[in-house]
Amino acid sequence: MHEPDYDIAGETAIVTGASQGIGKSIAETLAASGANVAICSRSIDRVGPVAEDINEAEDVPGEALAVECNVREREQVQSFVDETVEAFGDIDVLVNNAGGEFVANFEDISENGWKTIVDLNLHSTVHCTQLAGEVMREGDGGSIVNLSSVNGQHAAPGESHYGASKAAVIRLTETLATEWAGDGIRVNCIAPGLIQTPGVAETLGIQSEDMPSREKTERRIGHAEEIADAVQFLVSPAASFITGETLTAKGVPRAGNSMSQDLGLE
Ligand SMILES: CCC/C=C/C(=O)SCCNC(=O)CCNC(=O)[C@H](O)C(C)(C)COP(=O)([O-])OP(=O)([O-])OC[C@H]1O[C@@H](n2cnc3c(N)ncnc32)[C@H](O)[C@@H]1OP(=O)([O-])[O-]
Ligand SMILES: NC(=O)C1=CN([C@@H]2O[C@H](COP(=O)(O)OP(=O)(O)OC[C@H]3O[C@@H](n4cnc5c(N)ncnc54)[C@H](OP(=O)(O)O)[C@@H]3O)[C@@H](O)[C@H]2O)C=CC1
Repeated sequence: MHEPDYDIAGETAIVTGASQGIGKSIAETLAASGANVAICSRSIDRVGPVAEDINEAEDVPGEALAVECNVREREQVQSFVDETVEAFGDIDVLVNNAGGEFVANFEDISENGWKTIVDLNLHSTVHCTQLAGEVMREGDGGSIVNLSSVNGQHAAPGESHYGASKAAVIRLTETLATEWAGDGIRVNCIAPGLIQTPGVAETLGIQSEDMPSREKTERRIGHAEEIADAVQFLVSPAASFITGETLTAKGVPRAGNSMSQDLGLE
């Protein structure tokens, strides 16, 4: 009888932006599945404890390496990739999770503000994918997952910079899936709806006290673990015939997809 294969034990996964929120949950999930995880954030004081917790957990088979790396800086990404290969020997999985935004109308976004968000969401993904991808292409291939957003799929006020950068991530995903298929690399994307994280608490002032449980189907806000579980599936052999796709994870469907609707802003 066929059994689905979700096994990623012994693989090496890079997860960017893993000091909190969705990235932290992805790192913990992949390590619990047996992958060795190389994780980064802009501060070793913030990402270091995440690796320590993974390494100290007796029921987590994967090892963790924490590196201070600002993914907007290509040289720092190169060092992160080099340290990962030195520690774990190869790279099989790359999760481009680091990203963020501020909410502002288009006319209020300065040139530097626009560049900041495009750098953070798009150019960081380019740096990590080119530099880690080189290792994957020279090795046995692998799997890449990019974090886009429903705001990259549908328009929402105050999200021109973020939406443009996250839409570009989707098209980059689709293009690379065609270019790197011959190298044995699958490239997919996840477009989350509103997910409760420290970043969302900071940006939108939404706190986690009243989070509905995962069992509650009819809801408009998700848990970071629900995105991590989707990543685990996409990087596993069970998803071997899935590439160039964007998996939307946004709770119950309804007309329109934008987070600003969920927040009652339109
Ligand atoms: C619907 C929500 C969905 C949520 C999705 C998520 O991803 S949430 C989860 C993700 N988590 C998060 O998003 C975390 C929360 N966000 C942050 O930490 C930061 O805003 C950042 C990471 C986006 C940029 O940080 P940084 O230190 O690199 O940048 P900096 O401070 O040096 O500013 C650079 C330029 O941007 C300008 N500018 C900045 N804010 C505003 C504004 N409100 N208005 C206008 N402009 C603004 C600023 O003036 C400056 O331009 P200037 O003056 O030189 O011409
Ligand atoms: N939460 C949501 O509702 C949604 C989130 N997303 C996307 O999911 C991803 C994660 O979001 P979320 O968990 O909410 O974000 P958070 O703001 O909670 O966490 C962001 C993480 O990225 C790290 N980070 C930020 N900038 C950099 C950088 N330049 N270099 C390295 N690391 C960096 C932060 O660490 P540190 O501060 O220590 O550097 C932190 O660990 C983002 O790409 C976001 O756009 C998409 C749709 C919805």
